[in-house]
Amino acid sequence: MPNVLAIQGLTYKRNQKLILKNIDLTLETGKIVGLLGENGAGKTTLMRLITGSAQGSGDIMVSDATTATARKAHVSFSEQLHGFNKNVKISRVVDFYQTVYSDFDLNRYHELADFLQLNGELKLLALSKGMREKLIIALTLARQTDLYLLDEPFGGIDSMSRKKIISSIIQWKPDNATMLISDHYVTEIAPILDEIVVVKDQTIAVHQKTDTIRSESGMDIEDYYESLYAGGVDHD
Ligand SMILES: Nc1ncnc2c1ncn2[C@@H]1O[C@H](COP(=O)(O)OP(=O)(O)OP(=O)(O)O)[C@@H](O)[C@H]1O
Repeated sequence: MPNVLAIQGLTYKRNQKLILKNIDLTLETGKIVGLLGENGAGKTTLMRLITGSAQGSGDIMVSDATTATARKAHVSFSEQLHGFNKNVKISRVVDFYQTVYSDFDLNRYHELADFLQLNGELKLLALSKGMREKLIIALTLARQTDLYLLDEPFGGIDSMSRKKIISSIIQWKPDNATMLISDHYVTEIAPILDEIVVVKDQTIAVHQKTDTIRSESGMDIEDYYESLYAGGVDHD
């Protein structure tokens, strides 16, 4: 299997504080990969480094693109829409995406929007947290690209919709694309994951196939994940 992502020797500091160190990570094409780690572990930072929104030292290659500018064409990242005026309608945001991203597929967006029950006439300020997250998912997946980065996409979405979305992710992902999803609801997302990557102690502590974890440890993914932290916290 060819690689869609290859990271070598990536280190990132912010205000002299070491956030990530010596990250080596390769992801094959066609996989769904869970990015796990505690609050503040560096998951969002790692995604921002991959897209080129943050600059570290080391090498990052997405498909055959190495520079930050070239990588952007191959990565669809779940942007938080902070740059948009709150008075704009969803339909205007969609127009913007269509203008900026040549790989944005409008039909696909409308299919996703129907599935997620998004009304294009609503203004951003009228969206609940969950509706806003659904919009971000639709915009991110409507691009036809090699690598999708979904950063905690389901946090505010009600559990019924969340289950529906998670089970549909496989059908929305182009066959040759890879999707990296960070999420704290490990049990819910585990059934669709081919692999997990755990960020711990500023680096990648685990990168393993979920089937291998289940067969070798005899644990489900959430128990295995929690076992990585067992004994690491002092309880009074
Ligand atoms: N704007 C910022 N200014 C300074 N430090 C920051 C900023 N954003 C993040 N950090 C620091 O970078 C580190 C990694 O944060 P990051 O947001 O990548 O973690 P995360 O794993 O995505 O966490 P969460 O699960 O809470 O979203 C943390 O130590 C955090 O304090």
